[in-house]
Amino acid sequence: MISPAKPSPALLEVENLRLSVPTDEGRTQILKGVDLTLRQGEVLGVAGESGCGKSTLIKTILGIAPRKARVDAGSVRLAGKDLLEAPRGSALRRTFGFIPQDPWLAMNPVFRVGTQMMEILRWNGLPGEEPRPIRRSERARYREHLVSLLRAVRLPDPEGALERYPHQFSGGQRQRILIASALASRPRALLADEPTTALDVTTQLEILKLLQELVAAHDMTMLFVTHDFGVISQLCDRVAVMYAGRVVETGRTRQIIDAPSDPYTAGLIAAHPDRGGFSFVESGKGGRT
Ligand SMILES: Nc1ncnc2c1ncn2[C@@H]1O[C@H](COP(=O)(O)OP(=O)(O)OP(=O)(O)O)[C@@H](O)[C@H]1O
Repeated sequence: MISPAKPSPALLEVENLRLSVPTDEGRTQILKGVDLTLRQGEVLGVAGESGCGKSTLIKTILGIAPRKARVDAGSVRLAGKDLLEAPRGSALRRTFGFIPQDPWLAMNPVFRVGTQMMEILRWNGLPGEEPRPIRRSERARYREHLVSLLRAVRLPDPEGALERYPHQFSGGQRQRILIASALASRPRALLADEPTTALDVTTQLEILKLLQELVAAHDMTMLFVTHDFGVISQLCDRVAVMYAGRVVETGRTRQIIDAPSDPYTAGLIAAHPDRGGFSFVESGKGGRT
């Protein structure tokens, strides 16, 4: 483990990212010069209220921004390589696993879970392997891998789960399946877009605990979008606070919560019901700034 005194290398660097979409009146700026660094092995929280551009930022990194969106300036680099120019499906894009916000919307209701997860492997490959069509003779090996993933996220009866349809699972179980899917090709980093927001409070805590365990077990790099400082305090080494299309403040989670320098950040923290009682992640990785 790299010591907090020595910053780990940057994996993802977003610099002065500006993005706009066409409207009846001209163009609306959604991202207005975002600067952000995700370091190897850290969990970076991206916090901000609804509409500040968090999802748009994640979609731009993943290469799935709305079709009419235009990057007007800035860069997104992955280990020094230009990510904005990388084609969909390229090795550079496959660096990331994505955990979406809504486990009800993110799965196709007409296909079995196993079929959907197999499709992810077809496009992204088994860990350490290039993606390619899956031959009949190889299906057992792929299936074994999927079962091990579902076991890792503690889904009951993982073999049987592959044969079932999404509606046969609860919201929390679906989110476990989506987390397993995001990990399927062992990506270098995870991008999570409010993965607990659509769940009830008890299930939110279970999923958060699972993510904490996965992060600790695999020394995972993750960018975690949320508006909830309680979640950030439990999961994230550092936090970047977004407001109206910009990052207004970045720092170690504890530092930011104890002494925010931006009035908007202070307001967000003060509005949280746990203010004064946050429980912090003590991974020793924070502060790699
Ligand atoms: N395709 C689009 N066309 C026009 N406006 C858009 C489009 N996509 C997003 N926006 C606007 O851009 C702003 C940022 O949206 P975005 O979804 O990134 O916010 P967010 O911070 O993720 O919000 P939430 O937490 O509610 O998901 C919002 O005002 C939204 O209405």
